[in-house]
Amino acid sequence: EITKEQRTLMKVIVDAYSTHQIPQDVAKKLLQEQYSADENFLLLTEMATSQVQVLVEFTKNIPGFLSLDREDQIALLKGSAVEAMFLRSAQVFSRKMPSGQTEVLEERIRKSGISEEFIIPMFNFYKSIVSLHMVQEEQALLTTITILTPDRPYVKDQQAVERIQETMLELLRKLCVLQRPQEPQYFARLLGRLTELRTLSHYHAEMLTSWRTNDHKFTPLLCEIWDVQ
Ligand SMILES: CC(C)c1onc(-c2c(Cl)cccc2Cl)c1COc1ccc(-c2ccc3nc(C(=O)O)ccc3c2)cc1
Repeated sequence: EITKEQRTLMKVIVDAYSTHQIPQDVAKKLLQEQYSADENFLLLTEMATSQVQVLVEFTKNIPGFLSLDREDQIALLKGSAVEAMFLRSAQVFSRKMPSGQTEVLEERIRKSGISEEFIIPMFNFYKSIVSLHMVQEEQALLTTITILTPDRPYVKDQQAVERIQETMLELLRKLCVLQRPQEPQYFARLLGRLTELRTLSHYHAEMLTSWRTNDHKFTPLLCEIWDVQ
């Protein structure tokens, strides 16, 4: 059912996904520092900055990505960063970290100046991702499909992006059928999460505005990827 080249493609993507992770010394900071709204915001800013760097490295390993127009590569990264980080941070909640990083991350997100109206959908999303019990191949492919969304703002050659995304969608569809023969709707449920991610991405733009209104500073990398300041 899965062809040889699909198996190779799968291996490249999963290897890149598991190789490019937030460095443990950065992740461990979640456990060490104090708990104030400002401290939490600073830590989350550090996590996000590190995650963006990891995301850029991962994306460069997606077969076909580097052959896209350079400006389109940037447009895809900027357009998908928040969604990819929701998926990545959701894994922390799925993994139930032995060191209690899960509870700590949740606590810091809840107390970092994000208003309740965004916290509710955000943690509903996290719960919905955890309940899927995705395997690493599915997580890696879903992140890849999110990054390769053709209709991001400023993407010029959408066809070129669509072609690569279609390859990844076909591979994920086959994987879901093989992985969960008793759950024919599973592939559709995974894609449904991408729709939820778009909504969260819109909420996120408002989160940024409210943080900035309260004079919160971001790092140069986040300012660049989110077009703030
Ligand atoms: C700039 C900050 C305040 C911000 O703005 N919006 C979000 C934001 C929020 Cl608050 C939610 C979702 C998406 C975004 Cl961008 C954030 C914080 O973003 C995060 C990004 C990644 C992680 C993250 C990812 C992977 C991790 N892996 C481990 C590990 O041990 O493997 C440990 C910690 C991790 C933390 C945490 C927060």
